[in-house]
Amino acid sequence: IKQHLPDPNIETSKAGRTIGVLGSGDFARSLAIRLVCSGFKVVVGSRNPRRKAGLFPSAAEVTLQAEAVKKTDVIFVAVFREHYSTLCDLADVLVGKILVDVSNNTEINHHKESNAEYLASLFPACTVVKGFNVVSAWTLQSGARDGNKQVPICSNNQEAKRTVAEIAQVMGFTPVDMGCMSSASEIENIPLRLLPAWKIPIFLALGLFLCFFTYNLIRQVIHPSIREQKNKLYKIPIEVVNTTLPCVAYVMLSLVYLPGVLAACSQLYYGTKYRRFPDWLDQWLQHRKQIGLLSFFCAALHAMYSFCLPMRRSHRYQLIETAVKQVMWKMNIWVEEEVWRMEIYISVGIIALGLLSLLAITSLPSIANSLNWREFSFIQSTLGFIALVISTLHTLTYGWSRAFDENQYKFYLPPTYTLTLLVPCTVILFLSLCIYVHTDIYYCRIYSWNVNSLYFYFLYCLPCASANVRTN
Ligand SMILES: Cc1cc2nc3c(=O)[nH]c(=O)nc-3n(C[C@H](O)[C@H](O)[C@H](O)COP(=O)(O)OP(=O)(O)OC[C@H]3O[C@@H](n4cnc5c(N)ncnc54)[C@H](O)[C@@H]3O)c2cc1C
Ligand SMILES: NC(=O)C1=CN([C@@H]2O[C@H](COP(=O)(O)OP(=O)(O)OC[C@H]3O[C@@H](n4cnc5c(N)ncnc54)[C@H](OP(=O)(O)O)[C@@H]3O)[C@@H](O)[C@H]2O)C=CC1
Ligand code: HEM
Ligand SMILES: [Cu+2]
Ligand SMILES: [Fe+3]
Repeated sequence: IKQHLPDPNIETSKAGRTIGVLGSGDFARSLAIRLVCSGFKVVVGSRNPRRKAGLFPSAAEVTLQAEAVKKTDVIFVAVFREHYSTLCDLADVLVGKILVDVSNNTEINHHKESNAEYLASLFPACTVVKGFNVVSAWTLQSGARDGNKQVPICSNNQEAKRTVAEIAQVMGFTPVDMGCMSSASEIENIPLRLLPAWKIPIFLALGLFLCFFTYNLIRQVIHPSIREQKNKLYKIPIEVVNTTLPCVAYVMLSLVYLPGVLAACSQLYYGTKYRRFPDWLDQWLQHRKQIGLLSFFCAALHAMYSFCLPMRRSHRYQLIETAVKQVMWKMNIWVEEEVWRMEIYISVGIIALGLLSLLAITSLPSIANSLNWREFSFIQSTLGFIALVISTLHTLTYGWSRAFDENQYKFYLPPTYTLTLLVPCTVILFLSLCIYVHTDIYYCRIYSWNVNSLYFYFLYCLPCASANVRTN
């Protein structure tokens, strides 16, 4: 067990107080361990103290429920909602105490009232505080990590809420005040939501993957089997996937920068920044981080698949085949143009992936927090846009002149990369226009003040306009 050092800003007298825990299950045990490590005295109330005592650290006292409750003012109720009513015998000894409801449900809005409100209705002489349900027994034992340090807390009693918040802080968590008891059901729903911000981006990625996969399957596997009676099924696991993944990565990357363009257009069209964006655009703007990270994930997979292309047995056969051709028919297989094309597009691809890695790294909370506003937006906005441009160069040099080659059209279907270029090129074109018009931010500001016309301001200063959107 990692020794947790209490925050030096908090008086040690708070850390020295006695805390009660009702229940002896997983959560109660982890809670007791963490409280002991944080310098609290702990009394555990169990229906079977003698049998359960061995499971707790020796510093914690394990006794009967009523005995435990008498010794303390703050009691964590680590019991399931279904068993709250069995605690009613303790009502007399619980008068005036703070009860912390840590419970979770199995479904969103399973009961009419939240567990905490139910507990409060059973014990009207107690003050109930909702909290700690978002941390798992495991987190309690192993120490809070960056992402899950926050503990939302709510109660109708300010004093009780402050007491519990202080305990949370000493334990190494960051309490978040969620207001009064009516927020309890919201807090209880938090652990039940699985990756809320990721749902739409993940479906988007899967949808794009499916579309491109089908398209590539038709071009690379079904076409040769129908037209030339050749079995190319072996291409599915690597070649088809490695044509699909980069397309998903590339299109998703452009979808990160497209909503900014649409937002700017909407402001131009309505001639004002004091107008809400439509809901879908708002949602889209808020999901850019997840879309970007998924794009990076696909691009990284694409790079790994690409590194492994020469590793395959099928590739070795092709090498031998061309070698034999070279010997038998004295064919020269060195094509200068092809050589240069590949050297360039791989090099450019690596640079694009490098830039995307930088974006991905800066989206880690600890790194984002160490950057100031300007630095973060330079990396996310400017370098991200450059990554999009370089990815486009990678795709264009990979494609080279093959978009104009008749043999590349299988069943009249153009090569996949030509389709993917559509959205990114539109975004790049528009953003380049913005950058061209907006050469100097200070020039822009002064200019628009002099002209003093909203229309001019929006026409000549898109980035300023969107910067205003950001701050508003
Ligand atoms: C791997 C990866 C990780 C990401 N991580 C995060 C993250 O952690 N957090 C996050 O919020 N987003 C993240 N994103 C998403 C994305 O990088 C940001 O949302 C980014 O700020 C979007 O930039 P933007 O310029 O389109 O939007 P905004 O900065 O909102 O600007 C919108 C509009 O302003 C104008 N504009 C802005 N800057 C310029 C400029 N320099 N020159 C000219 N015009 C400009 C353009 O008209 C643009 O359309 C990530 C993306 C990727 C690929
Ligand atoms: N496990 C986790 O990771 C998390 C749990 N929680 C919440 O913590 C609470 C406890 O969870 P957990 O510790 O996992 O559950 P367990 O089943 O492991 O423990 C429940 C404990 O409740 C006590 N209890 C009191 N009265 C009764 C009764 N009438 N019938 C049965 N048991 C009773 C028992 O202790 P004894 O026999 O000593 O009286 C038992 O050990 C739940 O409300 C849960 O939602 C919240 C967040 C995370
Ligand atoms: C280390 C980095 C990278 C390497 C080594 C690499 C390598 C390759 C290779 C070898 C191909 C050809 C695949 C084939 O023969 O079927 C390719 C195609 C492609 N790459 Fe990359 N790449 C990298 C990064 C990226 C990034 C960051 C993107 C964009 C986000 C990207 C987008 C594409 C696209 C769109 C294609 C065309 C796919 C098609 O239509 O066939 N690549 N890349
Ligand atoms: Cu400007
Ligand atoms: Fe301006």
